[in-house]
Amino acid sequence: MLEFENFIQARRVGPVSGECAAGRLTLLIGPNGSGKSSLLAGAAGLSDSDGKGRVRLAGKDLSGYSLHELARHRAMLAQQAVLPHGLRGYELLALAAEPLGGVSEAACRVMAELAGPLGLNSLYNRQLDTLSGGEQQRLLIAGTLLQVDPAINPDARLLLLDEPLAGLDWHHQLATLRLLRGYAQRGLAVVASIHDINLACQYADDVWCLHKGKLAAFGGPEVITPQLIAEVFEVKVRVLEQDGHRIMLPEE
Ligand SMILES: Nc1ncnc2c1ncn2[C@@H]1O[C@H](COP(=O)(O)OP(=O)(O)OP(=O)(O)O)[C@@H](O)[C@H]1O
Repeated sequence: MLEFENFIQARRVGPVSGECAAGRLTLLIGPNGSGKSSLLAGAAGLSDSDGKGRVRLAGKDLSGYSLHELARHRAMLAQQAVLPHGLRGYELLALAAEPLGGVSEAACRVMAELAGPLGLNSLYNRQLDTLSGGEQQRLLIAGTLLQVDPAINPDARLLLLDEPLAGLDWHHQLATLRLLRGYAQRGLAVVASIHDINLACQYADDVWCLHKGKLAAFGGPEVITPQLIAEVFEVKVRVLEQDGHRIMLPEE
């Protein structure tokens, strides 16, 4: 669904080649500065590849999509999303629904479905600038999911999120990962960057581990090994096994 072919941005990332498949949750891991945001920006069509690199979505080069088409085919949550000033929570979601024809009955149903897991009901009437960081993030996640919800957007193909768990408490981190998995199961290619290695092991269908701009490893969660963590993150871990789950525990 989302294909990178020798994607390069000088001194940031690449060359990277690989495919993030439809129906799968791909989690990007890697140290600070390893290129995760740069890769996501390229996937969103927000930055071009240098040289002969290409990014294709549903078989078509991203440069061949108009801005309007891109807005319907993919949504992206940026790492440091800027909140429009002076709005209330429900107005942010109404803005997100605008390219899909506004706040239709179907859009309201999607918002109602997201409200439980993301804890939105108490946030709708609040001014955005009075919300805590995590509360703002939950609304921004909801707005991003709304844009590519298959119930209101049949053109949706790709959901991109740069550190969606940043600032979220544990309950909402898990709720967000379950939602992302659900959107993947509904046919989207879902790609998100994440810093929690254990959550990546637990929730990813596929993992891409970036190191100094290159793919150090990719595949199922089993590619995350103590050796990889030592090489890429310079952290020594030991592995605990519990009920079929692997937990990486940093050693003192
Ligand atoms: N606008 C820019 N101009 C020049 N270099 C940049 C720019 N943005 C990012 N970089 C550099 O590109 C590299 C990759 O940055 P990127 O933001 O993609 O990393 P990241 O893996 O998302 O990091 P983090 O986990 O800290 O968010 C870093 O070395 C960074 O300093």
